Amino acid sequence: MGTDVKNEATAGAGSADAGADLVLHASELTLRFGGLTVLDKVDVRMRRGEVLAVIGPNGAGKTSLFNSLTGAYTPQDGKILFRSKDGDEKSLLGRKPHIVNRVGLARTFQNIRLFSALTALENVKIAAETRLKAGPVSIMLGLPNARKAERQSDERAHRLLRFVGLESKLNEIAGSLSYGDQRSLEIARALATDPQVLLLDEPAAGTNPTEKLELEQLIRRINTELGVSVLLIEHDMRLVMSVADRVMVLNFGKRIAEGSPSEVQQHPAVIEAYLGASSEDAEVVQAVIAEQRASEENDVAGPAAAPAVASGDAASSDAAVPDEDASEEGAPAGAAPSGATTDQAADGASPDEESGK
Ligand SMILES: Nc1ncnc2c1ncn2[C@@H]1O[C@H](COP(=O)(O)OP(=O)(O)OP(=O)(O)O)[C@@H](O)[C@H]1O
Repeated sequence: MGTDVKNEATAGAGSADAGADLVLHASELTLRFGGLTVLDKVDVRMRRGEVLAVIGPNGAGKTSLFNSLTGAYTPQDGKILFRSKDGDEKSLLGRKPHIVNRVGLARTFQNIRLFSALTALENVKIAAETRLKAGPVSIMLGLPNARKAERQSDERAHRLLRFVGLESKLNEIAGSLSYGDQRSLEIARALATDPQVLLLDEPAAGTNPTEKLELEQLIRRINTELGVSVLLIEHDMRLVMSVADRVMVLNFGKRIAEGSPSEVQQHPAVIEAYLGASSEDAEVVQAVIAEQRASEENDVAGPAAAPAVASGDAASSDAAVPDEDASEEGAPAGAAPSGATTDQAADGASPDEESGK
């Protein structure tokens, strides 16, 4: 397919128009490791209040994009602008992760990074305390403002644990929680830093079907009830298609498509990227497309619908959706940081310096 995918890809109704209220605007981000160009002039235009998903085959550059937006990586070229609710604009390029977090971005990681020996409550309180007004001296001396701040962070942590459905487990040791609960805890911890944008890196990885449904609802509630914009990397296409307002697609470090979920999943360049990758992702895309077309045909023609309109493309596949639980995610408890700092807690977790995953 030799089409000009970039023009075609960004022309859809789902692309962020120039007049939109952008909370995050990255332009022409270029990241290289030696001779390898991991991000190639990537633009991200995220509207305030939206759920924007980033999808793409393995190695497409999704996590590198997150790492670049949150300060773990410094791209060689490009701009990253964050606009706060009051219209204040800040450049994030080259800022340290804890500064980016203070500005208003929090993230979770593909490999869960909790303080696994601490309780769920302590994990969230540590992050909430990074937002305290009281300085270290007042805390050490137990001055009234420090006690007030401590009470506030405790209340905030309780509130957030209730919000993510972990109120009955707040005194449990993080490392002993189920995988899904650890993911929820990581989200609560990121939210404790009061972000305007929450970046979730494969939050559904390793979760079971029930946990996936709960996650779907949680992402919606974070977006609608807390008013937090969500940038989501996810391989689970059902989750993406169900929660995302818009989807951008990366392949080999380039943005190849952007639009509403329905625009993107029928985009030739997207189908080609996934099919070309010959990974389990291709099967997921095929299955989702086939399922959607079948349901559209049923809507139009009822149960006795005519044969599929699709010719011999991906839509005709009856490929089963693979079990994503067998992903590359490691054992959750083992991923806990040993020397994690408060700054790392402020980022929402403690990153692996090498991969940021
Ligand atoms: N610190 C690094 N040093 C060298 N190469 C890197 C580094 N981080 C990422 N890369 C390379 O950048 C490319 C994109 O990787 P990245 O992890 O961003 O992809 P991804 O889309 O998140 O993949 P996945 O879906 O498998 O998580 C890969 O070729 C990877 O090996």
